Amino acid sequence: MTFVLQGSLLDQVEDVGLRTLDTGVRRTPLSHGAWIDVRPGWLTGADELFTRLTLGGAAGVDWRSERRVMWDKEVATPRLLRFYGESEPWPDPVLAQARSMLSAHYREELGEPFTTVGMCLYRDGRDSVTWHGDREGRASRQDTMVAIVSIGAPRALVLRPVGGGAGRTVRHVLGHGDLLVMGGSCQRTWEHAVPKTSTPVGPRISIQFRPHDIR
Ligand SMILES: O=C(O)CCC(=O)C(=O)O
Ligand SMILES: [Fe+2]
Repeated sequence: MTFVLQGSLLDQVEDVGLRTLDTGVRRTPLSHGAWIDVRPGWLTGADELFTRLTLGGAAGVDWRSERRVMWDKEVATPRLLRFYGESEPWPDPVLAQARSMLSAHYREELGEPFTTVGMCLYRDGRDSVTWHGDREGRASRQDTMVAIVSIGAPRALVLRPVGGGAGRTVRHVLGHGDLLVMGGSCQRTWEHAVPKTSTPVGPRISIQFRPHDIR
């Protein structure tokens, strides 16, 4: 699979790396003890990382299509996925650096390290994920954190309180190495989604870090 990415001029001269988390992180409290932190442009060289993760073959990621049953028919989930556990080799060294920096930054508040990395590839505006909370494992009953780094084409990540709540939807357009962390009760009391868009958009990769037994 090969994707051509329209990179920004600025990013073309940047190496893949991470900026500090000591500055630039802005927290927005939601309701019910949920919050989000946003750190724009945390990852540098986002276009280069995007290319590495979509190269295919041994150097890239073996992206997988999942299927689910919808209205009695089995259909492909509209995005490609790859989840890496704690003991598997990860496809790029910057991912382990990101995990370490996030674990250090949130150590006191989270009380445990981030351990896994999950990735989703949205090939174009038709790919999406519907409203959900990451509630598998302990996340159904405990506060936790899910940290998302977004690369490739900017896409909106939207959040709303469980059960809707007109006028309370929070929308963040993420792209180019932006970091968004969902914390507190966010996975239980709020839902999030990446809606489809009819605007022509290029591919996007979402990289999610989670603690052990959270998914
Ligand atoms: O695309 C994103 O950034 C969100 C993905 C997501 O919510 C999930 O895979 O659980
Ligand atoms: Fe999610």
